[in-house]
Amino acid sequence: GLPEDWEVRHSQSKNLPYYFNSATKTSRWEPPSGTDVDKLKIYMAKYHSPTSQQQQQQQQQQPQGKIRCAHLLVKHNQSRRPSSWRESEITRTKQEALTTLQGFEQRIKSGSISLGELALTESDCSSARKRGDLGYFGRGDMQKEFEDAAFALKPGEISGIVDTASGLHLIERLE
Ligand SMILES: N=C(N)NCCC[C@H](NC(=O)[C@@H]1CCC/C1=C\[C@H](COP(=O)(O)O)NC(=O)[C@@H](N)Cc1ccccc1)C(N)=O
Repeated sequence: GLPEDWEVRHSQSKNLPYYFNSATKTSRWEPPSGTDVDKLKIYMAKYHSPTSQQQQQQQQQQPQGKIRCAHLLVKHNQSRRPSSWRESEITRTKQEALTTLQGFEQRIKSGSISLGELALTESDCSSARKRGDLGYFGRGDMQKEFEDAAFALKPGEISGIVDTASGLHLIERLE
């Protein structure tokens, strides 16, 4: 229901629809005069209601609501299972694990090595052989601290040090 050359667009930052005139390349928040408001309302409800917008965003994490991450886990003597493929009995203290992982974090964030590369030899998780790749997971699969940190990341981002019952992690969101 818009006049010639006008179209509705979506502002990601404000999560609001706005109106764009492709001929004059101008945009505005309010519908242009001559808009058939009733028809526009139906159109908006169908294509621009926030829920459908959120659903679209949700859809982007394929499959439904899942993300894919890699992680580098350094266990310590207070870990729930102080053993791994690397070391049958893990005796380092939590402080030592923290210092070690901070060193890894520096090297990864300075770009001198990737998290996956380091995970191959240094991660105390069985995912090490897959460069830390955990595959897709949804909410409810991982320990809460891990889940919260992972779902707060955008694809490509790397977390800070995350503390779970398993040990200390760095997480990279892949998808
Ligand atoms: N994809 C899933 N749903 N797999 C189940 C995850 C269970 C979940 N695990 C965790 O939350 C932490 C964070 C990531 C890894 C992990 C822990 C441990 C290491 O710590 P530990 O248990 O000795 O304390 N590694 C794992 O579980 C591995 N199977 C992860 C994995 C390995 C290879 C391929 C895919 C996934 C939990 N609720 O405990």
